[in-house]
Amino acid sequence: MSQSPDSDTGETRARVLAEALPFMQAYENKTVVVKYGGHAMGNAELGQAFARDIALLKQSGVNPIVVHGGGPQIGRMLSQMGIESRFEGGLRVTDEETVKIVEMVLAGSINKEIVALINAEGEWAIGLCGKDGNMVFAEKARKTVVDPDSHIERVLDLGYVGEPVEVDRTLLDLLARSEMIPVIAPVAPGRDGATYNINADTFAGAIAGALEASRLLFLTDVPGVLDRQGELIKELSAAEAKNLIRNGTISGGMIPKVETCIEAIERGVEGVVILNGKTRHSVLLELLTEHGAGTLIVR
Ligand SMILES: Nc1ncnc2c1ncn2[C@@H]1O[C@H](COP(=O)(O)OP(=O)(O)O)[C@@H](O)[C@H]1O
Ligand SMILES: CC(=O)N[C@@H](CCC(=O)OP(=O)(O)O)C(=O)O
Repeated sequence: MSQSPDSDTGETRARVLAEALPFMQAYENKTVVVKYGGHAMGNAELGQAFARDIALLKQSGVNPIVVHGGGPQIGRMLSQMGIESRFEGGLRVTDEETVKIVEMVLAGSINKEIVALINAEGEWAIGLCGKDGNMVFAEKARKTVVDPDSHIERVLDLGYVGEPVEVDRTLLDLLARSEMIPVIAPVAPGRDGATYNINADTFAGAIAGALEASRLLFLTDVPGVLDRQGELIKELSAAEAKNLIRNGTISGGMIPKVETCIEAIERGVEGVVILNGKTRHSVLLELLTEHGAGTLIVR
């Protein structure tokens, strides 16, 4: 006798839950930092699926922290204002006028959109940036790049691009105890009184390191780190990754992502993964199933 669609759905759900349960128990009370990249923010349905994953993690006893980007959205706003975007080593060259727009787009509109999506799933999200509760202080970034052809190293002046140098976890610990889900925009003050634009990957790494997170997930718009043939690299060591940056296989926005992964591994974060945020429920699939997705960065 054939099963009704309802009982089939019921059985499938039960099987999925049974498979997920041991993983959920393993992550109970653990901190998982999810970096939600601007390129992973697709349509409304994908945004809702992402928010549902975060809400489900919280309901399962995990402590999820969202750090978001918004590079493409900043680019669109700048271009509407007639300002051209320029990147060096994957980082936006940021003058005084640009940093104001970056703060407006990240800590203003994108941050509140994500908060609203998570709240719509019945949770209590709270939108923050590095300025709130003196959470993060930054210093002007001192970056160098090596030209892949000439191998000559050059120092970059990126303006108001910052690197997190102090992270105070007081506010985040308080929020974890109060059942709130922090959603954090990568903007932070300097002790010099300036506001700094921080690459969201770098920012997420600093938060994960300070909180001694169990997992750090990067949601982007590609399946993970790809080799020269465009094939997914499932596992990448720090040494291999550095080599791929040096020979130009890893470029643009993937550079700060991979550099952050290497630092996070070195600081003791256990599982650091780059995966496709455009796959629905990628966060749950990564955390709660046997078959992880994307590129796992290892020592
Ligand atoms: N080796 C590589 N593998 C995968 N993506 C790469 C690689 N090198 C460069 N990229 C680029 O990095 C992009 C992801 O970084 P980024 O644009 O900053 O995304 P996000 O907004 O998610 O942080 C990819 O869309 C791709 O164009
Ligand atoms: C210094 C720097 O480059 N800051 C980034 C901050 C946003 C970001 O990192 O967004 P994604 O994660 O979507 O790339 C920028 O201005 O685009």
